[in-house]
Amino acid sequence: MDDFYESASSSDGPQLSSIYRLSPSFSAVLTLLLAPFAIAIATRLLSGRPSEKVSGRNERTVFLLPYSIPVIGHAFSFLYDPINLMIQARNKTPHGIFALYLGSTTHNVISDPALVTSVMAQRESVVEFAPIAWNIVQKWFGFPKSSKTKYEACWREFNMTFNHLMKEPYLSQLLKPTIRNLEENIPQMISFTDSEIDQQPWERWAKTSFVSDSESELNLMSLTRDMMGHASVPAIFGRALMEKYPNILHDVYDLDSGFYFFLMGLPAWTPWPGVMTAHVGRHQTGEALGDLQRALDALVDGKPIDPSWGELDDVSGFIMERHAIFKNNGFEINERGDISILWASVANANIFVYWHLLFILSTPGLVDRIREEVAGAKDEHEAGRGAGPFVTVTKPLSIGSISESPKLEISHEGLLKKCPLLKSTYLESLRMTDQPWSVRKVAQDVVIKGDKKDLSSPSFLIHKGEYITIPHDLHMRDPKYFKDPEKFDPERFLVQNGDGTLSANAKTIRPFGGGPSMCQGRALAEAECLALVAGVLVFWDIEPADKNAGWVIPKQVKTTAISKPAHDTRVRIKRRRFDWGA
Ligand code: HEM
Repeated sequence: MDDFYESASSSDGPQLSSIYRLSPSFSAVLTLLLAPFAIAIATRLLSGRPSEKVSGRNERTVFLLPYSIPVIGHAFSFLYDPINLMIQARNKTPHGIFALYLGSTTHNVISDPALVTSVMAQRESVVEFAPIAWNIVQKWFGFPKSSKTKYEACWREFNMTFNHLMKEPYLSQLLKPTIRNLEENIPQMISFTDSEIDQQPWERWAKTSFVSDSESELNLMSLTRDMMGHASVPAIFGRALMEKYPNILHDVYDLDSGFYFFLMGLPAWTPWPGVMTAHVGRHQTGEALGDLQRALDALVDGKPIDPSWGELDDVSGFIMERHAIFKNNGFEINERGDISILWASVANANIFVYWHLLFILSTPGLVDRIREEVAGAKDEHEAGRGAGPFVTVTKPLSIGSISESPKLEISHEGLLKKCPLLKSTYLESLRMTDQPWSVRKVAQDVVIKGDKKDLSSPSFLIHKGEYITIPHDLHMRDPKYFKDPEKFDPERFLVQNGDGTLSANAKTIRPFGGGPSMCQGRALAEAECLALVAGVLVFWDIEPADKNAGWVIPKQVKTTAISKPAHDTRVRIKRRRFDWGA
């Protein structure tokens, strides 16, 4: 007789028993597979922290966005796409402040302008910037770690030298040669030749091709980036530096591209694209500037100088003052950190002029409106009161059929003070392309105050040991403050004054950061960028090379401040026809 149980076990026995035998390991595997999900779910449920009133006080705690991976927190999502993560977090709280947990450190991210103002007003002893700055600068520019004490001892003196960039009469001493270089170079921007030997250095980098004796085709970003550098670097460091080291601008661009590699401490031999190039760029820039420092040592000691340096009498007071601090305080040549100054003077302004021009060129009718504005008042009575023109082109001297280039004159004061539309497009281009971040370490518990005029705007308590991160672009692209933030609106920053006149007002944007670390070159940057953009627009006609495609605005690639375009813009450039028919 068949035993029901027996027969069942004998026929199905082998499979069932093997499953039974496997089951402990099977359940272990299952546990191993499910555990990460269980941990992730539990972490997600437990990690988030709402913003709550601190008991017995008026302030609130900061909302912490929940995360799924213990210890690591938001680090992966942050590295992958920081802006997307921050936009999501910002949209989950009404206050414009939230916290992210990035590999064991809490970063309080702020986009609300009133809270940002409150952070920027804190003392260095409460929210520290200097240790972070040293850490970044040391890794990035490769200063010897042992130089820290010397830099700390001279920190104040170095900061004082920034007066040359910000205050009169020093600022004009730097601006004068910069504008003069632009006045010289803009009329000679295009040489209308295919022969590389006869082309200007900026044309060669811009891959210029000859179209006719009045038209060339080339890459706009490469062109304008180098044009700016050829105006500002000789004005700051003297002409001889770029004559002796003609590739120095591109060495700095390579160094700039390696920012994240240097922060991660990747050595030159790392098998990753761009790492070696960045190291070579940094090395060559350092060699060139070291050479300049040695020449300046000889100059001030009255010793013979390599004749290829010339007289060195056009090196700016800014660089001479920094040189004196280096020399008098025993900084070795490899410790003298003017690589940071050279980088700061070209990295952002040079790319920015490309974006500014591109936005103007691609907005129908705007080039004409700007040309009209910089031409100033037409009637003599108004002109007598200093109402322009702010950019003039005058007839060249000609002998027979040979003539000089037309003469260009630029009044940067006029562009700054009397051209609100140009200035508004400048601010709007900064808003659209600038992505600077300010980071502070909280040294003592601190209260960050909301908008004093808005009683519903709360204040927040931030704890010692945490970080405050201010990605200024989060605010500059926030639809709550800027309607259609992805759209270039030339008039966004125009305001009407009481007397009916227009002016441009930066409102709540902070394209140059804020507080003690704020860009010290902002006044210089504004004047030189407006001068280049206005000068080029008045002197040249620029069209997209591919007329069918029209103007294409490239995607932005994040850098330390002004983003880079994902690709260059090919354009056709012609000299404009002026009244005398040239
Ligand atoms: C459009 C052009 C420029 C932009 C958008 C820009 C932006 C910035 C930003 C965002 C910072 C850091 C601010 C922070 O950490 O809060 C900075 C620092 C700095 N910038 Fe600029 N910058 C520009 C042009 C220039 C120029 C032409 C110079 C001239 C030398 C310059 C000199 C400096 C210096 C010296 C610092 C360091 C300040 C310090 O650490 O004390 N910048 N810039």
